[in-house]
Formats: sequence, structure tokens, C-alpha cells
Amino acid sequence: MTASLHVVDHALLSHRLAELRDVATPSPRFRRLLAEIGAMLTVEATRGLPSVTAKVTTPLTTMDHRRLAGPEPVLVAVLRAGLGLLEGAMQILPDAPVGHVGLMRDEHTLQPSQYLLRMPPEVTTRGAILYDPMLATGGSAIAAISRVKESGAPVVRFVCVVAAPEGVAKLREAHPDVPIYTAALDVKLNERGFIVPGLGDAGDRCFGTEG
Ligand SMILES: O=P(O)(O)OC[C@H]1O[C@H](OP(=O)(O)OP(=O)(O)O)[C@H](O)[C@@H]1O
Ligand SMILES: O=c1cc[nH]c(=O)[nH]1
Ligand SMILES: [Mg+2]
Repeated sequence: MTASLHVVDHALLSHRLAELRDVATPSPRFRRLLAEIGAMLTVEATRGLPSVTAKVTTPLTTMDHRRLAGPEPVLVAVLRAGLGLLEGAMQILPDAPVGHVGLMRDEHTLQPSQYLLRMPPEVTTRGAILYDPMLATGGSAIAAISRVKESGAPVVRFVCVVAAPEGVAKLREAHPDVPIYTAALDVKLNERGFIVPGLGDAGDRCFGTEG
């Protein structure tokens, strides 16, 4: 099995991503854009959620209509930058419980270290959608997905904004059952493990911190 890779192609998404990448975009606008992109990618990532046909009575008649078969999946943000995407995801799935995985990548070794894990109990029955804007070496995504699976999630989807080919390959190898949804597949990683062309450090740009 190979994880499916969905590079979501939409004029409005691409328009926002152009502004997100722009070095001149300030933090408040960066956060707003991440939230909007998070909402759009959530629509795509939930396209295949199981549905059932149910009766709906309109003011004029009764009809058969498609509705979600079950409760909304758990949304999991990878801190910090995933919080920006989560904001928009919660608009689309307002009843979804929310989990957090705190990870920080060492700038020299590029290995992620975990500083937080909080998962709602519903993850064992509903499955999860994980949010992190950047898929670079793949180390953080692989670790975050492992934590969510260990918490009992039967189904996991991964949503990012910019993916490097190196990270996609490693993630697919480590978690072949996890579909990847991204707004862009970029060219490469540089010698410091940053995605090129990329958008820089998403967490720092989101929250106005220095690298
Ligand atoms: O694919 P990888 O090589 O693991 O890199 C990607 C990770 O790097 C960034 O987080 P960072 O560690 O900078 O934390 P932050 O969100 O708090 O800035 C990003 O949000 C990912 O979690
Ligand atoms: O380009 C990158 C790589 C890792 N993390 C980021 O925030 N940006
Ligand atoms: Mg960062």
C-alpha cells in the first residue's frame, strides 16, 4: 500500500498560498491566511467521509439527502504552526474534538522532540485529521502520526500546506495508510532542512518569534 498524495489545485487556494509565501506578509495576515487555507484543505480531506441517505423535509416536499454517517473526526494540531490551520478546520468541523501534539525540531540534527501530547478519547472511534503546514524532512509528521495512532486512532489523514518531495517519500514509507493533502509540492530541502521555495519558518511567521 502507498499513501495517496493529494496536491489540491484550486485558484483561491493558490492565491492565498502566494501571499502566505511572500516574505513581506506580516504575522496577523499570515495567521488569517493559514486559517483560510486550513478550511479549504479540510473540505478536500473530508471529501470521502462516510455518508448515509436520510429524509429531509423542505418547505415544499420531502427528499432523500446525503448526510454524514457518523460524528466528526478529531482534529489534531501539531504545535505550533498547526494551530493556524486548526483555526480554519474548526470552522468547517465545529463539533470535532481537538487534540494537540507539541513538537520542536532541533535546528542542527533536524530531529523532532515532543513536549506535549493531549488527545481526546473520541480519537479511538472517530479517527483523526492531523494539521501541520510544513512537511520538510518528514520527521515531525511521522512522529505526530505515530503518537495519534498509539492513542488509538483507527484512521488518520495528514494535512499540510507545503510539502518537500523528501518528506513525502519518508512519510509514505513510514505510514503508507495515511493519505496526504497539501496545497503545494515544492522543489527540495536546502542544507538546513528548509523547504525551497517554501515560506520560511511557519511557526515563527505565525507567531512573530525569531528562529
Ligand atoms: O518535516 P520536518 O523536518 O520535521 O519539519 C517540519 C516541522 O518543522 C516545523 O515545526 P518547528 O519544529 O519549527 O516548530 P514550531 O512550529 O514551533 O516553529 C513545522 O511546523 C513542522 O512541525
Ligand atoms: O521550511 C521549513 C521546514 C521546516 N519547518 C518550517 O517551518 N519550514
Ligand atoms: Mg518553527
